[in-house]
Amino acid sequence: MIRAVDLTLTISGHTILNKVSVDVPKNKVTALIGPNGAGKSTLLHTIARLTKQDSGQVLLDNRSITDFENKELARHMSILRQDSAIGSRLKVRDLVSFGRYPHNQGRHSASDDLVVDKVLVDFELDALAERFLDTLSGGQRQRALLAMNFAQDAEAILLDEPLNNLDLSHARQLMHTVKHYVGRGKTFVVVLHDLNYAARYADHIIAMKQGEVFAAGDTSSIFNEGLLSDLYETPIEIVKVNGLPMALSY
Ligand SMILES: Nc1ncnc2c1ncn2[C@@H]1O[C@H](COP(=O)(O)OP(=O)(O)OP(=O)(O)O)[C@@H](O)[C@H]1O
Repeated sequence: MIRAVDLTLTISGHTILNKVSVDVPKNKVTALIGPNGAGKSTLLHTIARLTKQDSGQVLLDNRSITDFENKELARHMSILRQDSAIGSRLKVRDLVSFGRYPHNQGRHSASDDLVVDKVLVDFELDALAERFLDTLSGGQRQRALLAMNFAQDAEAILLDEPLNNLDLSHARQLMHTVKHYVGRGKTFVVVLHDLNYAARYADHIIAMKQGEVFAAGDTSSIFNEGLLSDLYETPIEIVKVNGLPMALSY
């Protein structure tokens, strides 16, 4: 569904992305993994057209993303950034309603309300809908940002470290929600630092290191002790628990 071809980006003489070519399969969860500074966020931003590459291109359903008009692209692709700045004197429902903007250009209808109400329930925010964002905990605010993103109802949803600030229960719930939306036809690219969430929920993994694709493939092919130890330059042991690989590092 998403194809990046030979993306290269250099900033102040440093190569941030070096001929990165990746395929994101439709209707699957792709995890983007790799050490700090590997280029994961930059790749996600480039795919979403928030950062412009020096060379190479990004195709969405075989069409260059440069050919999409802004609102059209927002209906096809949404992104949760790590650095989302949000106005604190905004209520949760208002923030989530902003997600509908590409569909309604600010003219909110009853069908938008239905989407917003559903997403508020999905993210356990219904009881907090009238609360101002600056009264929320970090995890509640993260869930509000996720809810806005899901309310956008794009086909491809890019999430940069969505588990930030979420407790174990909400992290698990988010990944279940992601799987539920895959069942409704969505495609996800999710930056994950916790390899065990990738093992459990990703169908496909792209591993990045030093601005390059280190490895990419089915989750089972990437869950290899040698490969992951080399990727993170630290010993990683893989054990099977209930048939699923778990990565241990200590
Ligand atoms: N605007 C910028 N100017 C200079 N360097 C940048 C800029 N943006 C990113 N970089 C550098 O590019 C590299 C990749 O950054 P990026 O945020 O994409 O990595 P990441 O894999 O998402 O890391 P993390 O896991 O720490 O979030 C880093 O070395 C970073 O310092």
